[in-house]
Amino acid sequence: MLHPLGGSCQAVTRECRLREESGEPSAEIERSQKRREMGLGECLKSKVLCHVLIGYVFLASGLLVNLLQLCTLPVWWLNKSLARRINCRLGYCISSQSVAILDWWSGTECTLYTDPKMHPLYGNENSIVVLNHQFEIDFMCGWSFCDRFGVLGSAKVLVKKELAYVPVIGWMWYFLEIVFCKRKWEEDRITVSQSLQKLRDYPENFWFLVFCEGTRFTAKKHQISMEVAEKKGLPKLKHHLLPRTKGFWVTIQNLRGTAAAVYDSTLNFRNNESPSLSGILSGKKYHADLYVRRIPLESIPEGEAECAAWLHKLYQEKDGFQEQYIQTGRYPGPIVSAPRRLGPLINWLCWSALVLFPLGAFLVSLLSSGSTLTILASLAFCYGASLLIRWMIGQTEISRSSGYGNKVNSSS
Ligand SMILES: CC/C=C\C/C=C\C/C=C\C/C=C\C/C=C\C/C=C\CCC(=O)SCCNC(=O)CCNC(=O)[C@H](O)C(C)(C)COP(=O)(O)OP(=O)(O)OC[C@H]1O[C@@H](n2cnc3c(N)ncnc32)[C@H](O)[C@@H]1OP(=O)(O)O
Ligand SMILES: CCCCCCCCCCCCCCCC(=O)OC[C@@H](O)COP(=O)(O)O
Repeated sequence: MLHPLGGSCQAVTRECRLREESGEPSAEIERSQKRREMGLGECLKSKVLCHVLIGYVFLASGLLVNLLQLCTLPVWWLNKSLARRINCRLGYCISSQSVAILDWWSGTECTLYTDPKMHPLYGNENSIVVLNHQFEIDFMCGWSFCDRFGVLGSAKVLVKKELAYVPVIGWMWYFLEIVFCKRKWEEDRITVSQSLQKLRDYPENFWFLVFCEGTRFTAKKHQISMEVAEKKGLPKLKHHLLPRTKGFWVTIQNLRGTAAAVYDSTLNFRNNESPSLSGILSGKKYHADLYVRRIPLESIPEGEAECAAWLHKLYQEKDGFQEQYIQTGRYPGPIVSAPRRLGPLINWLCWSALVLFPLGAFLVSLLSSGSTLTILASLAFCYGASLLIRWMIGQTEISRSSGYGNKVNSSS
């Protein structure tokens, strides 16, 4: 008889006997103990069916929201400000689902280190956020903090053009006036400036995120960017890629007078965790720590070269904060309370009810119809949808990261 894990039953029994003789608990006993210890919730979270249903809710509700966003087009011509406000609410319906999965499904803890005197300003002014780009779920943590400060619907980012084609999120971004870049400065210098100018009369407070490293951290990209640093006579960074300065400079230039400050944000995870979206979906709990410093925009130099030098210095400081975190498990400064909010959970439950009931009804009618062709067509459709979700999750994986930053490129 074969053991479900591949070995023979005899071999397992022999292992059990040997372990019992040596006083060690058998692997079988350990496994069943673990199963008993695992609560119903955890057991449910590990089930593929749950992941499929979460994916389905995200895709079905997201496409519905994309459609509603499309319907707001006539409102743009009649009342632009109203259309923008409506789109902030619609965008919230999508992005808050990933916050619900992070904060409530996986129970990931996001802790904020910052100056308590600055805390009341967060969410009550426009700002430019500078964040390290090292983790697969850094954008989800960013969104979670946006939600905690009431700016999730209006959150903005300087994002690579490739993500514009991702269904649901990429399509939502068009209506939220997200700034896309091709990471080709000759083309970006005009388009990025134009998109930023449009945000000057945005009717809601927003945070504009710039990942100045331009791509996610890998050992190879780090080594190459440090060669560039050496050629430029800049100090080496241990935990960051050399920041690209042009996007930051153009953002500061165009949002001066609109944004009040730069929020220099440094993110890390406790116990060397390397979090992933798949882990989150399986209910794995991570522990994120974010250190935020508020820097008034007036204190940032205006000239391109001076602004670039300022950003390089900022990254040297950020590198120091990461080193301190790795050595001590803490960032400088006190922890400030910014609890997760119920909004994302309620939104997620409402959308789940809205799209799961029709799915149930459809499945019942499908099975009772008994038509093999309809059943096969539905199975093929579900397979296609699951491939699409898998591909979207793949966009977040560093192992599938772009080749950008793998070689030295020069735009000047
Ligand atoms: C209280 C709580 C506070 C905060 C909470 C935190 C966050 C919440 C905020 C908001 C959340 C909102 C949304 C989040 C949701 C989703 C986001 C998800 C992901 C999207 C992210 C991305 O897509 S990142 C990629 C796109 N973004 C960027 O690239 C931005 C940075 N890049 C730039 O600025 C670039 O300059 C550019 C894109 C504008 C142009 O790029 P290009 O390559 O054409 O030109 P460069 O100028 O960069 O290149 C030439 C110069 O660079 C030097 N060089 C060459 N090779 C390298 C190398 N390997 N490494 C480093 N540098 C290199 C070269 O020498 C040239 O130097 P110069 O001195 O001549 O400039
Ligand atoms: C809610 C759960 C349902 C599951 C589906 C969610 C799928 C979300 C996928 C949307 C992808 C959006 C964000 C990807 C963010 C990201 O990190 O992009 C990388 C870029 O910065 C840099 O790219 P690179 O140069 O490749 O490192």
